[in-house]
Amino acid sequence: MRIAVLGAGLIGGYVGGRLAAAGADVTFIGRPRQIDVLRETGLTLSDLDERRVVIPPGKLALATEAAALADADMILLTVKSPATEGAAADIAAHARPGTPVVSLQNGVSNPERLRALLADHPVIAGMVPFNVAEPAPGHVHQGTSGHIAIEDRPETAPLVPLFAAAGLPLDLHSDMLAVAWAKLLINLNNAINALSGLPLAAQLADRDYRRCFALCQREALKLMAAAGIVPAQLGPLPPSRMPFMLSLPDWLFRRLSRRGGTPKIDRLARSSMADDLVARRKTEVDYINGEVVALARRLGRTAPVNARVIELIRAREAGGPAMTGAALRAALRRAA
Ligand SMILES: NC(=O)C1=CN([C@@H]2O[C@H](COP(=O)(O)OP(=O)(O)OC[C@H]3O[C@@H](n4cnc5c(N)ncnc54)[C@H](OP(=O)(O)O)[C@@H]3O)[C@@H](O)[C@H]2O)C=CC1
Ligand SMILES: CC(C)(CO)C(=O)C(=O)O
Repeated sequence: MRIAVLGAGLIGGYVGGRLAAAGADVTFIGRPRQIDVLRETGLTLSDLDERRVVIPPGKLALATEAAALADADMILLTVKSPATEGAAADIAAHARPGTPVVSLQNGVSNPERLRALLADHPVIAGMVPFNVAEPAPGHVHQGTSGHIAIEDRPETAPLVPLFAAAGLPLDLHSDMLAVAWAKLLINLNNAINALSGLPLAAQLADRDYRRCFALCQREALKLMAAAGIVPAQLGPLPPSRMPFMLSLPDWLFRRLSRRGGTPKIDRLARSSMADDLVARRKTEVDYINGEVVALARRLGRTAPVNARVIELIRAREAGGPAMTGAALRAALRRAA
């Protein structure tokens, strides 16, 4: 099976790289600036267990043109949410009709947006739970753990042995929307992390930032309950208990985290939204916190905390400074 990774960034590089390192036929399609680096340095993959694999440039199939999609039997889509429409246009123009497209993106709307644009392709929802950092150009590092989730459909069956061979734990789910909403609850920290300017481990060690995260989650959980959305349980805690855990004093949070209440986090890891700010790209905030605001609107309600987070991210996108936990918490409490 020929796999095309469309969007050879962090997730595309890591997931595609692990598959390629295990012998899968993977072509990486990306921007010239990404592909040039891979052509020069090859792809280095590492993880929290100190596994390290280097795929030399000569062993990587690389392309900067979407025309390379024509050879694919399966497309793994790993672009950020604002780039979904552009990627869909590339797929519609170049991929063979019927080629399945697996969205490995955050947010709850990408599969639906893709389905509206790609009538000739099965669109399959996926979710990557772990963080990928880039310690150096051409080096992607898995900085947290977890099982990738993919919709359980006949088209996904060929991926199961490939992910197993790559050592990437894969769970097949029948209700990916529940998984996507559960991941969105976790991704509500992406903006808090981006506003903090800190790595995830340092930011989550600070109770003020955790309480900001909890404020965003509580607002989202209330609206989801009102809309009848039941998020899946992805970790050791049911989603409804997460705001309580996050609000605990530092010493108790640390103790419970050590007992497995939260995943291990590499000291380098930061949220993908923080990466976007550093790279001066438009963030995915509209597809994460924006979904909470949109849900509120559909219910005839408001989501002032998540709406305020969006405003603060806009200010950061425009070059504004990072915020301390105390300042951010004060801003969100004023909005609530
Ligand atoms: N990074 C992480 O730790 C995690 C990320 N995710 C999610 O995974 C998805 C991908 O994130 P991530 O890997 O971090 O993103 P990256 O920005 O690292 O990678 C995406 C790459 O795709 C490129 N791209 C966009 N459109 C096209 C196109 N039409 N053709 C070719 N290349 C294209 C982008 O270029 P350009 O910048 O020019 O658009 C960018 O280089 C997001 O939805 C994110 O939220 C999920 C879990 C963890
Ligand atoms: C893994 C996690 C939750 C945090 O890094 C993420 O999804 C992201 O950064 O977008």
